[in-house]
Amino acid sequence: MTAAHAPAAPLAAAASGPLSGRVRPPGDKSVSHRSMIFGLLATGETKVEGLLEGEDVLRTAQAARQLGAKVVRHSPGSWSVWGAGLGSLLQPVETLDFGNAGTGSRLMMGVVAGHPIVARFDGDASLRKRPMKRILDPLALQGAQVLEQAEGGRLPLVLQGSAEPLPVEYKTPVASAQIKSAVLLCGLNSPGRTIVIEAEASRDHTEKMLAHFGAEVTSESYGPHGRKITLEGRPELVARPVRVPADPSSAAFPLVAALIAPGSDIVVEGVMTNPLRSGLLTTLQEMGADITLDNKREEGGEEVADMRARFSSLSGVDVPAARAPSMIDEYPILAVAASFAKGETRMRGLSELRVKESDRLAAIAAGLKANGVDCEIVGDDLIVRGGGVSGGGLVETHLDHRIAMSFLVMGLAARNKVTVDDETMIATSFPSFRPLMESLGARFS
Ligand SMILES: O=C(O)C1=C[C@@H](OP(=O)(O)O)[C@@H](O)[C@H](O)C1
Ligand SMILES: C=C(OP(=O)(O)O)C(=O)O
Repeated sequence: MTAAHAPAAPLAAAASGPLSGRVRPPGDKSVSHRSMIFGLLATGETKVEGLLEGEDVLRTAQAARQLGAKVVRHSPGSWSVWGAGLGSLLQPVETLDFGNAGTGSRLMMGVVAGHPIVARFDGDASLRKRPMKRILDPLALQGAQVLEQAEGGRLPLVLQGSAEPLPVEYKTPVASAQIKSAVLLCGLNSPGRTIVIEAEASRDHTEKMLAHFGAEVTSESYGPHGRKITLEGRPELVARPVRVPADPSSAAFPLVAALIAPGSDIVVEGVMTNPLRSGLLTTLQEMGADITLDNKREEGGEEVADMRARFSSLSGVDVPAARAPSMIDEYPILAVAASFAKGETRMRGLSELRVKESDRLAAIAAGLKANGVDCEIVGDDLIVRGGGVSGGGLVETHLDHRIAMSFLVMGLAARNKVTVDDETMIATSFPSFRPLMESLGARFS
């Protein structure tokens, strides 16, 4: 069995007046997971600074240990991984339990699939509902075998990897960095060349880290919005230092809070501005958000900037489906911003939201309605008719951190307080959410 969840802890947010101050959100979750995984696959000591110490990443660190790495925490955010080395992973004795983490579990399936070992994967009630077939299908083409699985290709499952994964050319059926990364990570131990084609470009942290650790990898455009990634197998992966930039998906919460709480003026420091993660920023600016970027610089191979956000009069916009991959985790908080905007916001092409930690499309709509916001799901689109939020509602979070944080932000500017039924799972991605928001003046109870 997987670890039991902490008992649910409801939390409410009330209108708090202007927010002010400077904050730095924790390290990026995608980069943090990958730092542990590449540390495991490289030889030597990978030093990581600014690691997100969220539960999801801690699960990946634990799985890396189970597969043969030595993983040590020196001080907050400062970690070292001594890798087992590509091709030399250990057979794990216990189940690899990924808790709530889609990224950790799916990327590690790719790693296991490229090694002659058998591993059992499991997770919490949310992760057990999420589709794994999208990962297992390409891994089977590469030579892995699923020995056991729950109905519909779900966790818990047992995966047997291959000593010599086959080189494949794989076109991902949906824009997903997790599918792309699993195929590439398995392909690392293939004697040939692995090619992944995506019709819509998804976040490129795996490609960047492959190159950083010494693999030969190229990425070229494919069609109007896509990429073709080519990886030469069996590289010498050598440990490299990783500096994790601040997570734009976490920065989204204080930024939107400042936009909707009258009189606010805040700075969020060191936020990664990778264009494949910046769809929310583009959309908010189209809505009239007063967000400016200062002190642009490079950190850990990524562009970062300090973002200043001030209370703004927002207007509804039409968000094209092609933008979804670059803001996929930000729709819950965008829906909150849209609730305070004048007019209608239509967010198109959100089918992938149905398979996240919860069915986010349904969870967002239910939370908005519970707080007096007029909204509608039409096909895969979400339409929000803004103009202010009465609040007063209780939001069901379904073990979904982004739903919990988004609706707590809503409460900071609603006419009545907004309560979420559970805040414990916020620790999966943003353990310091509450003190960070309180340092800006947010009121929770
Ligand atoms: O690769 C990653 O680090 C992630 C990819 C995205 O998932 P999909 O690949 O399912 O779109 C995103 O939702 C998740 O939070 C992190
Ligand atoms: C979808 C998310 O994460 P994961 O897929 O890693 O569970 C998220 O953090 O919003």
